[in-house]
Amino acid sequence: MQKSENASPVIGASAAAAAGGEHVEVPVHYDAILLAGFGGPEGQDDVIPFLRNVTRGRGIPEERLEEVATHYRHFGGVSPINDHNRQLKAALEEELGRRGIDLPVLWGNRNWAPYLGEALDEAAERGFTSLIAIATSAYSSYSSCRQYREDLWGALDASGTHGAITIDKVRQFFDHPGFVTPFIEGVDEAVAAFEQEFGAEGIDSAVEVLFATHSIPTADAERSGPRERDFGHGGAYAAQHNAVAEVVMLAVEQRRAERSASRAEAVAAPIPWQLVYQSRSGAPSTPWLEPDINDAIAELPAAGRRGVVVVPLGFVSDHMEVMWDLDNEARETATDNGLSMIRVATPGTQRAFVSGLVDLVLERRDGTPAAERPALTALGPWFDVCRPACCENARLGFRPALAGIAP
Ligand SMILES: CC1=C(CCC(=O)O)c2cc3nc(cc4[nH]c(cc5[nH]c(cc1n2)c(C)c5CCC(=O)O)c(CCC(=O)O)c4C)C(CCC(=O)O)=C3C
Ligand SMILES: [Fe+2]
Repeated sequence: MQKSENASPVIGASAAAAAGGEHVEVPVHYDAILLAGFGGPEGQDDVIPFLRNVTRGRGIPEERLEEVATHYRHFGGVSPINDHNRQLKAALEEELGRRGIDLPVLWGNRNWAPYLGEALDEAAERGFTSLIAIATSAYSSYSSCRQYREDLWGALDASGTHGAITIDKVRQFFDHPGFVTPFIEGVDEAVAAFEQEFGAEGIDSAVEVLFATHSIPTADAERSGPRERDFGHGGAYAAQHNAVAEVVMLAVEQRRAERSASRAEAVAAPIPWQLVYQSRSGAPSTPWLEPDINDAIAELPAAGRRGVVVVPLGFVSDHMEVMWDLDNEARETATDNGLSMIRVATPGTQRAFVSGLVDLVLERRDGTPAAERPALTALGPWFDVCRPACCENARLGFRPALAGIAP
């Protein structure tokens, strides 16, 4: 077993194997999978302590916390996210069983019970020393990647299992077919439904597709991904979302073309789409990625749109950001602007997604060569081992993190 304090600057179970490499192309033994979730409150009394956990040291204004608390209160103080992870854990176990793979699944969260530390206690009790983590987050940025890696490191520290337990993490899976396929199917169904509502002809001017993701501070976005590479405005975070949205629309256009061919119609112009942001928090004076989804929706009628497809491209399940900010707020904005809105499903526990997550674990277990790993955009397959300073928080700076090369 590799220890974290060994000579290699790479931190994780596959330390020596990965030194210097972006992909670990040798087999690694794992005792269990660690599903690392965000966590959410499960009752009114949990709401404020949960929000304090999420925002500790982040400079989020008190008014914003009170506002977000009302979203949770509206649903009895319960976020659905823990249930989603319970269901995902069960679905992973089922898929592993179906494939005859003997890998138990442990589950822990960053921000609420069961915490990551509890999962590590369970690992220690069961004698597991080598874990492969799956974070329920697909893209690169401080909030969507590095913070999970830092909190995993912190959980090892706090539970006193540093050195006794090592943790690798599967790559960011934004362009893995298991994650992208549910969005392709969802957008295709939504476009087909609008073809019914508005007629297939002219739908390219009547309908727009908005790919929605969590806004993050612009300074964090610029630092997302490896420091040596320039991904343009919004960093790797925006580049990855744009690349995935392009792949989704290409597939959708292909299916549209097949439908019009079967009706012996000419293929119309492509349906317009854009990447938009939601759930901005932080101080108003701090720049965050834009445009906001509600502003984007309000512009649509002037462009002749009558329908909008909202795709929660940045999210793995229908948690509070989807339920409130999309199904409540964005829908209201659409209605106020006379638009018909269809919100596409998240990957959740859809078969393609669950099966894709198992594939991501197996490519690490087996040390599959990078060239053979599935990736639908030119940006991937993403790193197994993050570069030094990858996705560092613009304000907090360096904090130790797992599954990366130490600076
Ligand atoms: C990129 C990103 C994802 C996607 C990647 C991933 O999925 O991990 C994500 C997911 C989530 N965010 C969530 C909840 C919250 N996020 C907050 C605050 C923030 N999110 C940020 C970014 C992201 N967040 C940022 C930059 C902040 C500012 C504070 C900071 O710098 O950290 C706050 C504080 C109040 C507020 O300011 O809104 C809450 C309550 C939940 C749980 C929902 C539920 O309970 O169902 C989930 C899945
Ligand atoms: Fe968040």
